[in-house]
Amino acid sequence: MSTDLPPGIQRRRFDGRERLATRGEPVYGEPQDEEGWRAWDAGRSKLGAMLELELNLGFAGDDGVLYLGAASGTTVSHVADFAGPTYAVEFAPRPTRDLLAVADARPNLFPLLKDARAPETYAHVVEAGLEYVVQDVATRGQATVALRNRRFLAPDGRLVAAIKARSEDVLEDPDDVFSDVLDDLREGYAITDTRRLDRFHDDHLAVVAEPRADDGRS
Ligand SMILES: C[S@@+](CC[C@H](N)C(=O)[O-])C[C@H]1O[C@@H](n2cnc3c(N)ncnc32)[C@H](O)[C@@H]1O
Repeated sequence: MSTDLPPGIQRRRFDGRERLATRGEPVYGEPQDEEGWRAWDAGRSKLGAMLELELNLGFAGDDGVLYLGAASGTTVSHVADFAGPTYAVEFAPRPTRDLLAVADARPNLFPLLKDARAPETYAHVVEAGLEYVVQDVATRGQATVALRNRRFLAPDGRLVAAIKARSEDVLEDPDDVFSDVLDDLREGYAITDTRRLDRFHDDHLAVVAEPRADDGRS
């Protein structure tokens, strides 16, 4: 098993089993060890699944992150445990209420009740030049969301997206959906890695990409 995990993420033993963990206040009933590390459930987190599958995401430990589709904070709470300033965008009011409670214990986590398709509505709050945009929005037009939020990335920043096939088209073959989404993403990104997440999340594709240096920002 590789131990090549980013700073702030470790493999720890919980109930006799090695699991990914970050250090922080528990959020969703996950077990915590005596040193304050809490298990990160890859079955409930696409980013957790990417780390379990050993994708090289390159987190440095103090990165600025824009997280799109934060829901009630399951995954973004782990991100805020190991990253620097973490902006969490979610457009549904109910999960955002839970997200606010998650942010109470994390001074570097900034919840934003906003629509990720309209980045101009939060551009005055979110700093530019971030190291990461992490995206997990279950909505049609996932490539468009990623392209519109590219403006927040540093030139050497990265997009880490979990693409859900069924959010684009419930009937189409997921491989065809992914191929179309990747084609759209190439308008503004160079794709550096992809991986199916089916072991943990059916019909999801992980995409790692870098913003292209052209002037195609929207
Ligand atoms: C699969 S859930 C996210 C789960 C979360 N990333 C986690 O792992 O803890 C997808 C979320 O995206 C949100 N969402 C969908 N479209 C959105 C949009 N246009 N702007 C902001 N949030 C959106 C949904 O409300 C939902 O909470």
